[in-house]
Amino acid sequence: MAYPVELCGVSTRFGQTWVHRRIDLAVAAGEVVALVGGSGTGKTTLLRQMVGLLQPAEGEVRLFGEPLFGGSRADQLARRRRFGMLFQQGALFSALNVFANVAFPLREFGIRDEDMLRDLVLLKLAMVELGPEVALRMPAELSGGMVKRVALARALALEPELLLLDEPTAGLDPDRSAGFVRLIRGLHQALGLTVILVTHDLDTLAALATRVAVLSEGRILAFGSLEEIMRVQDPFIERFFHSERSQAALARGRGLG
Ligand SMILES: Nc1ncnc2c1ncn2[C@@H]1O[C@H](COP(=O)(O)OP(=O)(O)OP(=O)(O)O)[C@@H](O)[C@H]1O
Repeated sequence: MAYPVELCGVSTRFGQTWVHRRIDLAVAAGEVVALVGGSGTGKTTLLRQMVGLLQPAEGEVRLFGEPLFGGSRADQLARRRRFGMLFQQGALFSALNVFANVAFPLREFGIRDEDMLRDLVLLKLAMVELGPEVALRMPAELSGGMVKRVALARALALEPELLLLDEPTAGLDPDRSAGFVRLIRGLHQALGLTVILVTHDLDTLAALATRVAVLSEGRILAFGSLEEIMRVQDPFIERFFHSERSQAALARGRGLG
């Protein structure tokens, strides 16, 4: 079966700086892959490339076995429906209420029937455990946790097979963060999603990730289960996974998992 996401020799350059050097990575269907790495190693950039917001300088991104930019416009549109992305801070349209935010991709893909739109939007909100009373609120009136949930509902609007999450629990307090992790895990299981997430949060990583990819110095330093990654000798891995705080977070995260 084709990989939902495959990076083949992806290199990225901003000006004179190479952020990635010939990265290869294949994510199998149903996995939850956590991308970790020091600040500025290009994790967000890699997610943006996976959804076509940015083109690599070299190499190719393949989604579901096809080049991301390959095929006709209709092929590209069909591919676009198969993934959803949750951006850092949610990136809701601030001038649109919750309903219109979640309805946006549905309208974009041609659903015009208002009754159907209403049913679909309320269903998506229910999937992220938000009631219909939230639908008419503006993004500025929502808590941080609610913004993330609405953004997740919008990312799920087109029933994607692949979900990309950029720092899904950043900025949430521990309770809300644990609740959001449980929600993502439930959706992953119920919908059979493939998930790629960028996170600095070890509780989140330990609770969700089936495999971890470590980015360092422009390359994938290691890709494997958490146990495998933790056996790799490397200064970043040492700091990130083996400090006392990290060990406590990993234990908590496994408890959630
Ligand atoms: N559009 C852009 N133009 C120029 N430089 C960019 C652009 N986007 C990202 N960069 C640079 O590329 C590098 C990687 O950025 P990116 O945001 O992907 O890193 P990250 O690993 O997600 O970082 P963090 O963990 O701090 O969020 C950084 O040095 C950043 O300044």
